[in-house]
Amino acid sequence: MRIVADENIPLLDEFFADFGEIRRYPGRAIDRATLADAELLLVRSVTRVDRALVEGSALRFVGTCTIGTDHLELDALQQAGIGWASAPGCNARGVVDYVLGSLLALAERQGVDLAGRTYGVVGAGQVGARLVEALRGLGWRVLVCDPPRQAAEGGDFVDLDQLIEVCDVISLHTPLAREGEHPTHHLFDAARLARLKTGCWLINASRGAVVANAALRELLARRGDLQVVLDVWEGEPQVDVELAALCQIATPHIAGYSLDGKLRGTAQIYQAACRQLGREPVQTLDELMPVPWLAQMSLDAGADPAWALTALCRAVYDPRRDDADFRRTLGGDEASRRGGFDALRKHYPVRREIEGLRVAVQGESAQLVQLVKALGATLC
Ligand SMILES: NC(=O)C1=CN([C@@H]2O[C@H](COP(=O)(O)OP(=O)(O)OC[C@H]3O[C@@H](n4cnc5c(N)ncnc54)[C@H](O)[C@@H]3O)[C@@H](O)[C@H]2O)C=CC1
Ligand SMILES: O=C(O)C(=O)[C@H](O)COP(=O)(O)O
Repeated sequence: MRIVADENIPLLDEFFADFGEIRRYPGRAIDRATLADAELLLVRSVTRVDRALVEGSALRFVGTCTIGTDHLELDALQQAGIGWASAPGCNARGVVDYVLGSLLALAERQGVDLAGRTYGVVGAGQVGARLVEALRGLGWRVLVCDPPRQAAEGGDFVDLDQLIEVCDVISLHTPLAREGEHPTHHLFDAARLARLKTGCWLINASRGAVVANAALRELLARRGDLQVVLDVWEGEPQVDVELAALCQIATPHIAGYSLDGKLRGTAQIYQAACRQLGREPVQTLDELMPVPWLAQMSLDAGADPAWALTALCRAVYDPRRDDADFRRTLGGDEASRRGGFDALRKHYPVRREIEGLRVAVQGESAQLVQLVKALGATLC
């Protein structure tokens, strides 16, 4: 069997060498010619898998080692009788770590108390629900907007306009949907953006086009009170440089780039490919997941919880480094910026998730124990 794969998918040989010959390409370069007679296509988010690519091909299965599926034309796959799978939740924890790290950075710069703010989470699926759990676990006030879940489950949700009216911090975690009952393309358009509260923080680590980027740029030029964190960009790898300059934190679509998340993505697609192609899975991720460089920390029960929050989150990840690396790429011409965007992602440093960190609390402190649990670290 011929396999075509994005060269940035880790552990390809470990999981797929037994399936057949693997041909690797930059994800953006995968086209009809590179596909040739491949039966298995393994992609990440940068390969547009549309009708023109798949119709009449030999493909039997397409796996995207990502959560998002907006780069797949699912109707075309279905009509061509090609199986497909994504990797739900694979890097959700990494995105939560990114949001927490961004909140800490903004709080430090603005001199505000995170506990006193009202948080709004838009989209409460794999990422958003984990984020809500963490924020509520920290004892913070959180409103959630998720119309599809609200319709299916009822319960404790608010509508988007109410959330915008009330929240001091808004974090976006919807898929990108241009059509359907709950479209999210430009969900935050000029009109909604204009209604953001004074001093509001807006975080987008979902897909660039969930926020109208030009409208956001124009608004930020007028309203210095707003603080914005963008990990994703309309039209990436092209980035609106003026918009990036107006953001507090700007990163090249790496919110979910924990090593754990990437490896899990490959493993989930391996499992799905085995099911689709009738193969018995033989490889497991456990034996391939490296041990974290920082495995354990110990907090004294007398530690200030606000200090402990920062210490634990930053021990694992601090998005300010990604922001600094990204800004250094924004000075050149468009071609070099696009190259810089992809290069930062291709050569991303090892980053682990907070779930892999064991934390001991020495002595009695219910508050610290709760903090460790809320962050998702493992209490030991
Ligand atoms: N920046 C990054 O590195 C990453 C970005 N993502 C993006 O984040 C998105 C969300 O990821 P997951 O939580 O895993 O997806 P998910 O599918 O588990 O959850 C999405 C949630 O959004 C809700 N939703 C759909 N339309 C909505 C609307 N109009 N308003 C409010 N809520 C709506 C759904 O009901 C669902 O609960 C992905 O689709 C992907 O595009 C995911 C991982 C990493
Ligand atoms: O899983 C998703 O969805 C994401 O957004 C991934 O973090 C995207 O990573 P790449 O596919 O762009 O490497």
